[in-house]
Amino acid sequence: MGRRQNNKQGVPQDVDVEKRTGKTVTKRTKFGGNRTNRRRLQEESKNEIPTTRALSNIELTRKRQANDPLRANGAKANGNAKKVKVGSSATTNGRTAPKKDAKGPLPKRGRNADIDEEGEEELDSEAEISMAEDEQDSDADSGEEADAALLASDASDMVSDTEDIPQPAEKRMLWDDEGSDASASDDHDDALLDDEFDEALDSDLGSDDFDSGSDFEAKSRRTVLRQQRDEAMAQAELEDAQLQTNIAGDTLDILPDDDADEEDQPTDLAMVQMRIQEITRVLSNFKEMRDPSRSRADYVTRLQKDLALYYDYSEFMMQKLYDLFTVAEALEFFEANEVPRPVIIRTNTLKSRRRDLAQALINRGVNLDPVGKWSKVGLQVFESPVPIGATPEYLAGQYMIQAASSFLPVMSLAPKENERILDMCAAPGGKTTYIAALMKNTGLLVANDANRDREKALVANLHRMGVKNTIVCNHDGRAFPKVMGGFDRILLDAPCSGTGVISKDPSVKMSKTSEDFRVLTHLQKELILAGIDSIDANSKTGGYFVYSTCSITVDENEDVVNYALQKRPNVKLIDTGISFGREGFTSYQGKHFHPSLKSTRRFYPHTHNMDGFYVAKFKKFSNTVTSDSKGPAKSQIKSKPKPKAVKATAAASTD
Ligand SMILES: C[S@@+](CC[C@H](N)C(=O)[O-])C[C@H]1O[C@@H](n2cnc3c(N)ncnc32)[C@H](O)[C@@H]1O
Repeated sequence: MGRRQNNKQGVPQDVDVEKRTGKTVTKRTKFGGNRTNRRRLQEESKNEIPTTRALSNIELTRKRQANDPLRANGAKANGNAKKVKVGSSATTNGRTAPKKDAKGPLPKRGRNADIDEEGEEELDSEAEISMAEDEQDSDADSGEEADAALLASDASDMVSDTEDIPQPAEKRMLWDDEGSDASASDDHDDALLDDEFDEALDSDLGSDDFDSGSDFEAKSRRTVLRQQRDEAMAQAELEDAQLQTNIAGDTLDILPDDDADEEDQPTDLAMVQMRIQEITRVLSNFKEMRDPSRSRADYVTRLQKDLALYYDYSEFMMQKLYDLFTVAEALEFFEANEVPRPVIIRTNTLKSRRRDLAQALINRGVNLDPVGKWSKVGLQVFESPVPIGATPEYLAGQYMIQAASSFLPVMSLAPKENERILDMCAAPGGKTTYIAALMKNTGLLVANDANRDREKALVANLHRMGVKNTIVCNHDGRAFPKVMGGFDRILLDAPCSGTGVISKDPSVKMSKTSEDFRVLTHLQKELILAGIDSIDANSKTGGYFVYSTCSITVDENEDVVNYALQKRPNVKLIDTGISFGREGFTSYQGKHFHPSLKSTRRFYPHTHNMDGFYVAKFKKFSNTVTSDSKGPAKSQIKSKPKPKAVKATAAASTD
């Protein structure tokens, strides 16, 4: 883990929002995406100083205090580490970030609610966010010193547990005023300090001597003493700055007391956000920054709870996903799930060429680009004056609106003309139609799905895209190879929890339980064995099986694939043929998988800017299972039986 995928392959990237705006714009805002708690926080506090800034305020204040000779000396003298109580009610400072009833669950939002009811609102709020960000930018542009003065003054409010942080209008006024006041005040302080020092010296040396200016020795001593004072102060400042930089010296009280009731915990999301940042910082340098009385587990547990609250995940789902990543990467992942993925269309090469399609759409005012070097048929749509799902080209079947990740298992399957191919879980047909296109409408493609309703969309897509080599059937995939077998290639795009597509379906965050995962993984294991058993190892052109999910959990991916390797020693994993993506896990949480799991591929929203996805490719080298741990050697396939209960065209689903 931990290896970052470089992005040279041209995997979908964020859109330049400066240049491209409009209806289907997919833009990345720092706080864009679905209306989670995080989003509400951003919207509701958009006129306030961002909490990230508030966090920097604390640090700026520390620095300022370290550079303030009086404070620095004082801090050194009594040796008190400054205690920053993050998340305490005292630090909320009257901010109006949204409050949540500690007992009450956060409102759940289903996929449809998000998409249908809030679609329009999304654009508005993104515009607002954009404005808020502009505001921040212009703040930043106004000069570092003034900014620092403002931040320092804010921060001293926070750290010294003041009651109120001014609202933005006041704050800007304060900024303007304080920009000059701050330096004037500093000069004034320095003058006072010099006066006090001179008075002290006068009493030592005798003011008459100095006033008369006749005693050069006294004058010289005064200069030397003044230099010594300045050096001592500089040294004190330096030491104090070092002390302040080493946060281990501070006790950041970011964890609640062990026995504190959950109800006592802060429910202010701005504070939760701040605590997330603080804990992340501590975990990034645990040895130095930890509170010695707290374990790493204490911090991680608190962080997971806060992330769950902030991003609207159940604690179960939060832990399941958090565990896949380093701390920093987990934050990137959860943030990426709040942002829509780019809109991608796949050229249907049965009806068009990418260049021609692109030109036709450009003529309609569509702003698009090739998706990247890794695909010859994908186009990324940045904006469109017409709904991209209703253009004449779309209705004529020249393209499919399809997530970039959905290309991958089909590319890995690498269908050939005149083969027999099975798509075990095909509806609504995004991958089936791609397979048919790569087969150039030759051979036989069997598109199966257990859900008859979903097959209506599959059939409609086959018609629209001009697919003619496909028969549709409606079996439980586990019935294969009894239904039919002997395929050259099979794709099992398995039913899954959807943890890779949270940006599309945020209900996953809250709805999935451990029982769901138990049932799903059981089904996936049965399907994968059925799929492998339906392949003809003696295929002249194929003998390949691809397993994919739009989930990133290990139990739905590596664990299932490893199970298949154990149960079916007549297959082995081979390279997926996809030039990017992260290697599959070979061990995870104490479980050890076959080393070849390394050749499987993981894709993440935060790394590849596509839905989270998993792809594994098998080669079957024998039709006989020789060492199934469960039983004696037996043949697993029926050789090329006649298709049963299927229609010879894509016109309708069967069974
Ligand atoms: C991830 S979706 C497939 C998406 C499809 N490959 C595509 O690209 O459009 C999983 C599909 O599996 C189907 N399914 C669930 N259980 C099944 C089973 N036991 N046998 C066959 N299909 C099943 C679901 O109806 C669903 O359509």
